[in-house]
Amino acid sequence: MRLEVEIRSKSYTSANGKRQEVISDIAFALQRGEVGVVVGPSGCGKSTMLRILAGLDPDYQGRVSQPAGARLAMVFQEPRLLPWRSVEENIRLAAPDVAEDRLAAIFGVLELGAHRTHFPGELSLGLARRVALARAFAVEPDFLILDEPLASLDDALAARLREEIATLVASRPMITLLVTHSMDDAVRLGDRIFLLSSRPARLLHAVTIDVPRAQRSNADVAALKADLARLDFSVS
Ligand SMILES: Nc1ncnc2c1ncn2[C@@H]1O[C@H](COP(=O)(O)OP(=O)(O)OP(=O)(O)O)[C@@H](O)[C@H]1O
Repeated sequence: MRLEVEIRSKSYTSANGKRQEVISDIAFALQRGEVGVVVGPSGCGKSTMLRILAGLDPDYQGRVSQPAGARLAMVFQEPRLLPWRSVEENIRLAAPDVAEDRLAAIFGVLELGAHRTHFPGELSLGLARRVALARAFAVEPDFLILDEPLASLDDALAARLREEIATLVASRPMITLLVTHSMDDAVRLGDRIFLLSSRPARLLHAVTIDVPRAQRSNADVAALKADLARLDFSVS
C-alpha cells in the first residue's frame, strides 16, 4: 500500500479575480506503516494540500494516487464534533462497527473513559481533540491525516497527547500524514519529514529518519533537530 503525491500546481482565484498560486511543486510517496510530517511556514498551503490528498478538492494540476478502497480518517485543526451528541455517540456515528474492546482500548490510551457521556460543549480543547482522534482511530483507517493536532495546547498537554498519538499510530499499520509547526513534534513522531517553502509551497527537503520511532532517545531527537537546523529552511 502506497500513497503517491505529485501536485504540480494549485491556485485560488481571489475576490479581485486574480489567480494566486498556493502550491507550486510538491511530490513524495509514503508506504504503509510510515509517518510523514509536513512542516512549513504559516499560510504556505499545507491545509490546501491536505484537502487535495483527502480528495476534497479536485481542482489542481497533478496526481494523487491512493490504494483502491483505502479508508481515510482526517482530524482537522478544530475538532468538528456534533454538539448535540455525546462523546461516545460522536464516535459510534462515524464508526458504527467498532468493537467494544477496540473502543475501550482507544479510550484508555487517550484517557477519555470518564468522558463517554459528556457533550462537546463540556470539553476543553485538549479533550475535544482527543475525542476527534478517538473517532479517527475508531474508523480503523488505512490513511490518517492529522492537521496540527497539538496546536494551541500547553506544553505539558501537548507532550502527553503526542505520546498518545505515537502509541495509537504504532498500534496499526497505516499511512499517516501529520502537519505541524514544531520541529520537535516532527522528529519525535515522523519517519519522513517534508519541509515546504513559503507560498507558493514547494518541497524544499525530504528528510528520512533512520532511527525507528520507538527507539528514538532525547539525544537522537536533539541531534536530528540540529541536522534539520542546518538545512536552508525556516518556518517563519
Ligand atoms: N478557498 C480559498 N480561496 C482563496 N484563497 C484561499 C482559500 N483557501 C486558502 N486560501 C489561501 O491559500 C493560502 C494557503 O492557505 P492554507 O490554509 O492552505 O495554508 P496553511 O499552510 O495551512 O496555513 P496555516 O499554517 O496558517 O494553517 C493562504 O494565503 C490562504 O489565504
